[in-house]
Amino acid sequence: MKIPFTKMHGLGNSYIYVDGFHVELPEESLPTIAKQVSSVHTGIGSDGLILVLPSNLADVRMRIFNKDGSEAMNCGNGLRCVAKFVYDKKYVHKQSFEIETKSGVVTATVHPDKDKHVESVTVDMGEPVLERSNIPMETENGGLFDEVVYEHFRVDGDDYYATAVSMGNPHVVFYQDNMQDAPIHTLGPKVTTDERFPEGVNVEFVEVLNEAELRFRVWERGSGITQACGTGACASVVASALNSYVKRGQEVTVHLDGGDLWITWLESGSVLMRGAAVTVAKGHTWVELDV
Ligand SMILES: N[C@H](CCC[C@H](N)C(=O)O)C(=O)O
Repeated sequence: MKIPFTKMHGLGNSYIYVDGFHVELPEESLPTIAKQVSSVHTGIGSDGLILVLPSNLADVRMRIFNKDGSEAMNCGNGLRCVAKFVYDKKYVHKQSFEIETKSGVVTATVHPDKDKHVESVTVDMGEPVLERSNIPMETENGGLFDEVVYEHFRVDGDDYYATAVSMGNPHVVFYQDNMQDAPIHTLGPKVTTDERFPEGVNVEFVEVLNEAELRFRVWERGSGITQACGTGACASVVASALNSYVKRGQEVTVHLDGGDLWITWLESGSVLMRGAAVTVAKGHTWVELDV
């Protein structure tokens, strides 16, 4: 199947975007298409596939598939790129508009320059979900509706301390004194499929630089180490407020491998995320469909 695509990234977290307003992909083949287009060897190369679709609930709908073909509930870097995609294509004619995701409707605001070129987008990501049972995360010692804040978490006989937050998709945050020592290559793959997270989990490593700056790395569910994770950065700011490392209502700069995001957990409850969205390439790709 020949598919027109646009490759875009948010801080190096790249996806292959397909315009669902004009292209219909067979539902049963979406996981295999995601795997094929994501391969750097036999495909275009990305962290996954994102469909930009019409919506009955919002101005546009986003569906996101990880590199392994699994569909996710939300994607922060993807939301910023979807906002740029539809604004640049004039599918929307306002600077603020709504995007439907599998975990709800969010509001995006593009920031065009004088040439109408969008380089950065702010997304109101809505409220984080903190109850253990809605992360979801199994309990060993806490109640189903407790928050998971700096909770003892043993892995292969080693002691860690987990803070869990959902931004529509599940995240667990481990704090590091020094990011150089973060066990991302060992703990990341173990925890992302740990049975205590029935739906899997995105695994974040955070070093608190000061009350307005975090250093962040991520092992993403379904994609492994990526350059950036927008929902993960939001979850890390929420987790850091829950641990009193940062203050609610104050903007936090999150330094990710691929660049910076500016995130505020508002007193009103919403999490605002601002950052870049970049178009890399446009073209056609050919994929083998499941027969
Ligand atoms: N791997 C994530 C989806 C992509 C999230 C990330 N790329 C972002 O920018 O939020 C999950 O399975 O929940």
